[in-house]
Amino acid sequence: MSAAVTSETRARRGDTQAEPREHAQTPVPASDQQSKDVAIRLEKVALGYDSDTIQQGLSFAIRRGDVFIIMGGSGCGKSTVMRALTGLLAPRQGRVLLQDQSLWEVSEAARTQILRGVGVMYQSGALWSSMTLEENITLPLEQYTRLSRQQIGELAEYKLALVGLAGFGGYYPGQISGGMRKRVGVARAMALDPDILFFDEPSAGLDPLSARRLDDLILELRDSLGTTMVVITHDLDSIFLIGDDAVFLDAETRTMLTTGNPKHLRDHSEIAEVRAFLRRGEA
Ligand SMILES: Nc1ncnc2c1ncn2[C@@H]1O[C@H](COP(=O)(O)OP(=O)(O)OP(=O)(O)O)[C@@H](O)[C@H]1O
Repeated sequence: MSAAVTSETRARRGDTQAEPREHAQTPVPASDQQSKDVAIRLEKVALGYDSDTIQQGLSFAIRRGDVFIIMGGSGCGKSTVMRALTGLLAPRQGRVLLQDQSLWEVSEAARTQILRGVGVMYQSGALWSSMTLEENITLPLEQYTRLSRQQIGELAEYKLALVGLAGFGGYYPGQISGGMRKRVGVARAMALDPDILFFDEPSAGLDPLSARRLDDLILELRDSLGTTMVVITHDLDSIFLIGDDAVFLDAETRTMLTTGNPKHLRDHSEIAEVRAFLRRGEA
């Protein structure tokens, strides 16, 4: 290979100026911080725990209304990135902008306010087993809004209907299937009408049909509500079905290797690791 610095080599060494991209569509401009099209932007972000740097040189943007996939092999730092984007882990370097506001350069009160616009669905669904499905959804509404009990009840019913579970409000988590529990997790994450929804391995532990239904739900919600969806997943079927855009994180170099539409990366990436990942090992 020639000594010419390609976007890939820049990406490998964490040169964030390069904004490595293999988009099939118009990339989001790196410097346009006011862009109305951008929901989340990372600028030269480094993340770690104690003396360990897990990822560095992360610079990418997530378009408003996209389903954006965070992908890469086990232990590369996907959940760590999600923690930084959801207010749980401050970066060691760089900036995280949510809706043009720098999450980690504002007061805690301002950060809490910004994070009100964010919903998170955790792997397990993280429901309270001793509460009905309706109570699980009304909890954040009671905590964070001044709505009346009746309004809250109606909203909870509406959210359950949105995820295809109208009429199930009185059930307990133990009485429904794993797939349904995940849908309730989505309804709860959406309780406060977030602009951005995060999903940590949404299809983990689900049979293929339930996983497909959850994917369809993610797309339906994106299309009907315009919510920006950020999804961590290993599931290739899901990545190709729902992903508008993606970032590929590498555990070895501890940085992003590329960004772009997953199908486009599968078919056209110049990076062997990315092709191998997206083609189940066939580079
Ligand atoms: N709280 C923590 N303290 C110290 N190290 C941590 C912590 N959480 C994660 N790590 C380490 O950070 C690295 C990245 O972990 P992370 O969970 O972000 O990766 P991941 O890509 O989401 O993994 P997986 O695909 O296996 O879920 C791992 O080496 C992990 O051991």
